Amino acid sequence: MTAEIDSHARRVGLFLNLAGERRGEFQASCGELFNRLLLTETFDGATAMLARQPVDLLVLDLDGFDDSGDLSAASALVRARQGAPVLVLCPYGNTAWLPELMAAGPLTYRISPLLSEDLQQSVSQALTAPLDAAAAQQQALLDKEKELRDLLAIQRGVQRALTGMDELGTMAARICTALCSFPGVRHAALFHMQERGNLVLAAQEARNHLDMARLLQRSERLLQSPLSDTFPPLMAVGSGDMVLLDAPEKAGDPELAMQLHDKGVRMVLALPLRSEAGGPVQGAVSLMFDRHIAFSREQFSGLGSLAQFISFGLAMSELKHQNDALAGKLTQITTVDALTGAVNRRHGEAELDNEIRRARRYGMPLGVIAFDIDNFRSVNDIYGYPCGDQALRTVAQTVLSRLRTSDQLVRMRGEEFLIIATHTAAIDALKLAEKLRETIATTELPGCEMVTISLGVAQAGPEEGASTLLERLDAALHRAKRAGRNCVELAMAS
Ligand SMILES: Nc1nc2c(ncn2[C@@H]2O[C@H](COP(=O)(O)OP(=O)(O)OP(=O)(O)O)[C@@H](O)[C@H]2O)c(=O)[nH]1
Repeated sequence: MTAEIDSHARRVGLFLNLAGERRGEFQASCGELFNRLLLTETFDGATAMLARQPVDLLVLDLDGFDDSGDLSAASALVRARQGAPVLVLCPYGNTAWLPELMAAGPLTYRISPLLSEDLQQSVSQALTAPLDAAAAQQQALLDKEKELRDLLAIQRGVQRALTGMDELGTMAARICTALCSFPGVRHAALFHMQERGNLVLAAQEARNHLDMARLLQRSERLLQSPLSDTFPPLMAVGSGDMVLLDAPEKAGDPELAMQLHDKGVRMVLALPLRSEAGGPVQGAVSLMFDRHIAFSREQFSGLGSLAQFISFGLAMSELKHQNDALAGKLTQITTVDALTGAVNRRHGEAELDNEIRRARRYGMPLGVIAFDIDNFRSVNDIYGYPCGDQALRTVAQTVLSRLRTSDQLVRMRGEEFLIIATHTAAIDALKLAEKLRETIATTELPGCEMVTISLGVAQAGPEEGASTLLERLDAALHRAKRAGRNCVELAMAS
């Protein structure tokens, strides 16, 4: 027996677990740390033993417990200790129970499975009474203060990352950078649930050269990955609970453990993201640490609120994305002519006013072309209205395809259109009009004979407003009609 073990003589311990085998194992590895070790398989048994005699350390081994009834019974035991030492051995996969148990009273925890010597060391530490209680208390306060400062700093970082309501990818990247400022974090990643249950890696920030996409061998459809039952963030999304892995090998995948060890990862914490309690899981945040940290209740709760905060930011960003898409659709509906895809008259007239003002301000020429399909009435009469519609659509699309992106095609009424050609003088507008006339005259129309167009061309005068410009254009167009159609006429000077 070592000196350390001697110093724990006369200590009474109580170990609780359902399985006889585990009780035997505990006795074999830690029995000698106690003067007397009580073993029980039930919560009632533990309660009765605690009531009968003083117990220096209660070891709650939660392996094999799996329902919420067990969790509330375990919480009641922790509460009954009233601050006396409790060591919780929590199986990997149920680490979400820790914050809840911590709410019942102070405790230390280890995640199982544990090596025998690690278990001995944890029990020994839990049994060691501080020699100088005042100094220990002072140290605990300092530790707590540091914990809270770290949490506050990371919360501020995340808050900054969330302001601005960026597109999701940018926001996720900024969140990961902020999370990496938490002490010990060497890698942060954000997973996001897209439509139809497609979990993707939205962003990551590495301070240890770890590439999450490479580790998982994919960056989307992650829930279908073979690691979905072993890797903390994927488990967190699957279960909706926090998952803490305090040693890579405990995940039970030697290849994964080796890769994490290679990058200096000692601990992984994954927090599910959901914007409302009980709501659907939107993704997860994963934090990889280069050290082992025994989280306090405040840290668990701080990290939990941080996750909620992030979820909220993501939900807002998604909402903004949807709103932008809707607003875009609305603009499309209110400004575009549904039949031809040209700008509608109301929006076209406003655009003409804007372009006239802009041309005047910058001293740039503005060319305008009005055109009208010749004898369109006969197309409708001979081939029917639906065919006429199709012809209108084809003419508009053909013209649009010949214009610059800065030009605009406006459907003014029926088969009359206007082209607003910025930075274009009369001479170039004439050339454009001629090119369009020729193109339409040689364009096949589905289901009916070919059509021609007549065009009027003008350049806005230096002081001219939209109404006189349109009148001049109209006159030019009428001259083109009178001249026999399928031709271009330049408007009289303003
Ligand atoms: N199919 C179809 N026809 C339209 C639409 N809007 C206007 N029209 C038709 O376009 C024709 C315009 O006729 P008019 O104004 O007489 O002109 P036109 O027959 O083209 O003769 P000119 O302009 O003098 O060459 C009418 O028959 C309208 O019914 C539309 O949205 N779809």
